[in-house]
Amino acid sequence: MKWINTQLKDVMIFSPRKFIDERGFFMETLRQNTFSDAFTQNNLDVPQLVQENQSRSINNVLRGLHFQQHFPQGKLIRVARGSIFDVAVDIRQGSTTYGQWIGQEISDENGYQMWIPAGFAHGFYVLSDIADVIYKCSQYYRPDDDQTIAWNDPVLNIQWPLKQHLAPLVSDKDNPMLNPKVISFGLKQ
Ligand SMILES: Cc1cn([C@H]2C[C@H](O)[C@@H](COP(=O)(O)OP(=O)(O)O[C@H]3O[C@@H](C)C(=O)[C@@H](O)[C@H]3O)O2)c(=O)[nH]c1=O
Repeated sequence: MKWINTQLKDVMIFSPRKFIDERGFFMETLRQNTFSDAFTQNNLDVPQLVQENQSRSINNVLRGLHFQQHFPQGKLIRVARGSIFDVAVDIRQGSTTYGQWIGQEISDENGYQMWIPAGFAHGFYVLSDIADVIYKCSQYYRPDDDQTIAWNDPVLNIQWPLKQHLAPLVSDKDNPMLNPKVISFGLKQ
């Protein structure tokens, strides 16, 4: 399992080694020692992962951008089936990369895992017909603390690789036109 830092402070990408043979493939998807090394070498506390989630989405689905305000969750994202454009947005006041975003294609082919640090907003857009996304979190889900920033916020200006002429499929909760609680990042500053 290798890992690299990205241009966004504290966001890392883990890359497991894939062993392919006539049966299929094998890979380790979590090794505590490598995972811990990535954090200690960056002078960060090693997070404890307390919850694992899986979602299945169809093509053109966009989930996000989500964060928990008082109990922020770090998230280790991977894709067991299909392909997504995964986005992390640094919304940590005072961070040197505050207001910046990073997008990374993560798929069952490349096996990448993206570490979304606590304090970031997270979302993804589904590129394949089906995407099974599995992610471990460093805090429990708290529905009362869960918030959404508009996926199409003009200040963030995230370059989602959307299909031409197609609006993405978003939940009513994430839809800025339907849910007045969806936050505008520009106003949040
Ligand atoms: C996230 C979550 C949802 N749920 C429930 C609440 C709701 O009834 C149903 C669907 O929830 P949502 O619509 O919020 O699911 P979803 O839009 O997939 O939410 C997820 O989006 C991605 C981008 C993230 O970063 C995740 O942390 C999470 O916020 O599942 C849980 O029970 N536990 C959880 O941890």
